[in-house]
Amino acid sequence: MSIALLDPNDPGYKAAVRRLKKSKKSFDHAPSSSWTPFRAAEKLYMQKFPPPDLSAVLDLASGEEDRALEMQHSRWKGSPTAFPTRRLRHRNAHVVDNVPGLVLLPSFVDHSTQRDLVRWALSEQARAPNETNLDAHHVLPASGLWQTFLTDPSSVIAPKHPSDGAIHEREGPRQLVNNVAGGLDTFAELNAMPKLPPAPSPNAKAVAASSLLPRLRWANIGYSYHWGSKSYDFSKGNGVFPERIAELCRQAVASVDWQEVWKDVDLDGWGNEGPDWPSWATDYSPDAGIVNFYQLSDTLMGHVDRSEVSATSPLVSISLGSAAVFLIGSTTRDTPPLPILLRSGDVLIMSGPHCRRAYHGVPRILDKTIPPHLKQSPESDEDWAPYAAYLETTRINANVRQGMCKD
Ligand SMILES: O=C(O)CCC(=O)C(=O)O
Ligand SMILES: [Fe+2]
Repeated sequence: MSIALLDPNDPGYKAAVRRLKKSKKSFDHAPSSSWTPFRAAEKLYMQKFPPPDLSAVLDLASGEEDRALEMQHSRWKGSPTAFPTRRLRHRNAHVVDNVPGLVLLPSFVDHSTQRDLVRWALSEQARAPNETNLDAHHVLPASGLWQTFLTDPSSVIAPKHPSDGAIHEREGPRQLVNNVAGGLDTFAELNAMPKLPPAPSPNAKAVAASSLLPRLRWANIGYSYHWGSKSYDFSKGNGVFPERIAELCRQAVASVDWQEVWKDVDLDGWGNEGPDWPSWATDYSPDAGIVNFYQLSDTLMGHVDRSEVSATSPLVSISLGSAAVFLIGSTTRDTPPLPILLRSGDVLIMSGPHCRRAYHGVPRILDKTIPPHLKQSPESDEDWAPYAAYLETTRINANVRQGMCKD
């Protein structure tokens, strides 16, 4: 979006309003009474024009002196005081009393680690043996799509043949929320569910690596997640969970004073043995996750992540590249969600029985929010240019969970 389209006094903005009014399409911006509060918030932040007002969006970075340069490069800003947060005593960690178990660690990942993680996500995770969304319809090269793109962006990637001899799932829309939540009591049932590979599309075409790259949406890490049944396929083993990301997530969890997070919170749902947070600092052990890749027009609709057997242990979410508006509500869509601006390097932890079962989603990726340390500059490594170009239109999110029980 150009600067003009963010400034109501700019002639470009006024011209866009006139075009909108003249347009034959019926634009209905009035909220529908059938929308849940969660849906209404999604619609608000998805709206391209007029651009949404982000003053109600929590943006902790906009209150931090050492992120001033980053903020100068960001076209979008929220407010550091959009809604009340409580800062923990010992570090730059913030909790929100309305969503117990949610912890924000702004700029937890330093600049050079952010660059390393971007390289790691593209070169090492979005490729075999990890599954990606593209594997359903295309035969990805063994060296991975990113490496192929770097070597020759016009290199042709073949479609998968629908009659490849394998038995597939029926084609059809995917549902975001499964009927059977993960847990010790449902483990056997979920394990027994057939987990067929998705059906290759008969319309998939041979396509250049450069055209396929923007269609990369996710890569699975650790335990294999079966999207069709919304459950883990434990029969495939736990893959090799990347130690480097596991270590970063362990550090994030261990850095939080959980006593301070939970001291005044009275919640049911911890399980028979009561709250397990006193041991997270030492025994949190991630083994499953998804690396999400979002282009500017992509969204992730409101959902609950409830496939993991452990319903309370921390989910660690690391944001890289373009910023996003993240919404988090409660265990129903009827609670108006809180909007949070997540920038590159921010870590968000969802933990405990309430927050781990709270609806959340990403209605908006924000353009022109790449911080200077991720841009190509005379100081950056000479091979950084393709990463910098990719990030201009992309947000990467590593969403790391403990899929199995600790025992
Ligand atoms: O991209 C994000 O911040 C959230 C991703 C998410 O909720 C998920 O992968 O389940
Ligand atoms: Fe999620």
